[in-house]
Amino acid sequence: MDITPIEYFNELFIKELSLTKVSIPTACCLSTIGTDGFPNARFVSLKEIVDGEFVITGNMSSRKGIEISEINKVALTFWWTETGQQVRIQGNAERISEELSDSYFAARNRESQIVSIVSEQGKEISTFDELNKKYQILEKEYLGKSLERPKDFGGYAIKPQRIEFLEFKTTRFHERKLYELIDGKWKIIYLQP
Ligand SMILES: Cc1cc2nc3c(=O)[nH]c(=O)nc-3n(C[C@H](O)[C@H](O)[C@H](O)COP(=O)(O)O)c2cc1C
Repeated sequence: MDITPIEYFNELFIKELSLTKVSIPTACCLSTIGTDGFPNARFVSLKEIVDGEFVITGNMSSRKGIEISEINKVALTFWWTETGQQVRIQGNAERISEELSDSYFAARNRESQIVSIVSEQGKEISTFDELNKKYQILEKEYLGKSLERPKDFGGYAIKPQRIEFLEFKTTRFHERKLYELIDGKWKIIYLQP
């Protein structure tokens, strides 16, 4: 039986993770369609793949959240240096459940939890010190107590529609395999470099 692109992704990702020394090997570029029509891209961290969907988490009220609530077509792009693979995913993003958001928040370290609470991601501040003070106050107030997930913290599950793998070759004869979901089945075609 043919391997699915999700299985292929997992195979390559596991290999990359076993070889790489980069500090955040789960980093990938999330592109959204801006409300002004400009594409908008930023790095996020891939949390896991659940039932063939790519899960990312973060603040849902910042720019990416606003953009996805308007148009939920997104792209995720990876570059893995050790295996020499570029992976491009296009798909539709849907909010994950409140329960799942709770568990991803609970899995964050305490410092990251506090930052998620005190920071209104993307809003203007006059000095960074202002935020540090808010952090310290909350840290003291909640010493020894568990922290509740702020309502803005959540995640998206990205259901892939197309996944392209490019195996980088120094000769520039890159090998490109494009999988596309058509009528519920993955079709594969090969592309010139
Ligand atoms: C390596 C790396 C990983 C990141 N991971 C995340 C993440 O998992 N979730 C997130 O919301 N932001 C993450 N960020 C911050 C985002 O790039 C971005 O600044 C933030 O999400 C605000 O984007 P927005 O204003 O478009 O919503 C990460 C940044 C870097 C450099």
